[in-house]
Amino acid sequence: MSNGPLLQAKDLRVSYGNFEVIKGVSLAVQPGEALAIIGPNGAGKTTMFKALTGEIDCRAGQVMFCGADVTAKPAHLRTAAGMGRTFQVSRVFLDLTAIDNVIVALESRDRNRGQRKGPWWRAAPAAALISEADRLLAHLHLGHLRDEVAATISHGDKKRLELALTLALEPKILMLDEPTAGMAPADRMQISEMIRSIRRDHGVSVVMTEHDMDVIFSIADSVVVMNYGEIIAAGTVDEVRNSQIVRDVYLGKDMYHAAG
Ligand SMILES: Nc1ncnc2c1ncn2[C@@H]1O[C@H](COP(=O)(O)OP(=O)(O)OP(=O)(O)O)[C@@H](O)[C@H]1O
Repeated sequence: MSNGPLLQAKDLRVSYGNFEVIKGVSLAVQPGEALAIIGPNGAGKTTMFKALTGEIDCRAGQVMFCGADVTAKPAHLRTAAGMGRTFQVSRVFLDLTAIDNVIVALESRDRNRGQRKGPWWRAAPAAALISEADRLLAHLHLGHLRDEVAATISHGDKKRLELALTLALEPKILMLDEPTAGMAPADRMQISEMIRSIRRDHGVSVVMTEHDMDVIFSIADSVVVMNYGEIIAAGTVDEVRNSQIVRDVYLGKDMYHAAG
């Protein structure tokens, strides 16, 4: 891997039909850095996120990941290259137990690495894989839900389980799309702490979109602020928090005080 940024967007442009939503955005995420993309509703955060992960095509510009040009690569190949992604609405296997969800993700990781041969419907996972899945569940405080079917667990626990599935792939970067969406305040703080500890323990980079300022300011090192498809401010958390333009356009007095 090169010494440059882990993930980089260069002059990215994305349109829905004739409507240009991302208007030449450039950003860079260094190894180990946590970057938050914020902005008012409709600013283009989710679209930018999807362009980075390969879920939508760019009209112009480049996405670089680990020093390679991945602009033309579909999402699953970016995932296999180390881009782990969670969704606003969690995408766990609802019919499977928590432990089986994680085992499926670990098997997928091994298959990506060419370590798992033969059919995917093998009768039983290896004992080592089960232990690894148990460790991951424990790491995310989900051990007590090991044998619960995912459909029956709470929204917050589903989001945590999705995080476990993403971590099972041993990503170099975690792409978190509103990781606390729909969560109660106590759950939000717990997942923020979890993401901080994942960064500490695994040195993984993070890109996140998020509306909750307390969550953003507790996780991110740097922040990019978007408005109408452009970056209107970028800098460290403190720089952005103290920026007048950001306060005027986005944070608003109440949110600013809530976060600060
Ligand atoms: N599939 C689509 N087709 C057409 N226009 C779209 C589509 N998805 C989003 N848009 C428009 O693109 C613009 C940016 O949307 P986007 O969802 O990226 O914003 P956002 O900053 O993530 O907003 P939010 O905070 O509400 O999630 C908005 O004007 C939105 O209406």
